Amino acid sequence: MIRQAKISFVTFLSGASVVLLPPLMTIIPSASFLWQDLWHALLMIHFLVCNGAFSAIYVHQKDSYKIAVRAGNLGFAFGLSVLLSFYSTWWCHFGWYMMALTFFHWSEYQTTALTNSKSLTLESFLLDHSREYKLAAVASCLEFVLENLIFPDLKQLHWVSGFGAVLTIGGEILRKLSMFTAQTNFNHHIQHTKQDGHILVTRGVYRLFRHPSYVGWFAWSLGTQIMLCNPVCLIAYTIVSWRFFNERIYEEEICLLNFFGEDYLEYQRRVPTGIPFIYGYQQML
Ligand SMILES: C[S@@+](CC[C@H](N)C(=O)[O-])C[C@H]1O[C@@H](n2cnc3c(N)ncnc32)[C@H](O)[C@@H]1O
Repeated sequence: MIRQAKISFVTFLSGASVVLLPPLMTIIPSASFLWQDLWHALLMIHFLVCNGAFSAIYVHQKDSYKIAVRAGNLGFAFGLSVLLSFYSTWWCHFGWYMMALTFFHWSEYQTTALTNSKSLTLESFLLDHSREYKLAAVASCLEFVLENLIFPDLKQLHWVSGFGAVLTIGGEILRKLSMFTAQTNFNHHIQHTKQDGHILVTRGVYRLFRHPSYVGWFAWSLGTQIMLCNPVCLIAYTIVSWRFFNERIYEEEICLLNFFGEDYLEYQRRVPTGIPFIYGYQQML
């Protein structure tokens, strides 16, 4: 495993365990006298590792510190979200949402580190995705909070949230399966020139859809809004994500046709894009 993958893995785990271990320790009666001291020790280690000492130890490797801060704090937020979903009735589904969000961003980095380390940068966390993406996240939190105040019963439709959770988890799995299948051929940025060793991937999940990672992300983003029982954001996310993927797939397929010619045309004939009513770039013959 490469160094960045190890740092991101250890610090995410440390962030999550610092929050989750204390309540877990109280479940084991014989361990309860120990938990406070252990928790304090863990808390200190976590903040040293993620937010301070890393920079001193790796003073010549500033990127290690930056990875640790991001992964560690995502882990910390993930742990808090798990607690929220277990301990709160009214905020339970918001806890699920935060779990999905923090895990998604951490796992994008971790999977890129494991499958295509050459393309790995801090951007691989996708935390600075775009202004629209951040606005969408803020809007979904606002809608949840407002509706929780005005129509609290709407947020207690457990079967709707359960369906959203299944969609979110399914989308996440499909996206990561795509990254593991495509390996170095997968890149967070559309490639406009063909790199050495770039081959056309048509196996595994690419047998089902031409754009499985986008199908996964699309399902994930709609799943999060269903999970939150957010009707307004669900409609807005469907329209905005559909338009985003429609444009992106069109642009990506022009490049893929340039790279792989007849092989890609034949692939297009056999396999659908995977997102309803998106057909990609259709070359006129
Ligand atoms: C973010 S990845 C998305 C891949 C694919 N659209 C998907 O949804 O799984 C974008 C990069 O993948 C590459 N790519 C897309 N489909 C590919 C395929 N079937 N085989 C190899 N590379 C592909 C493109 O060249 C682009 O640079």
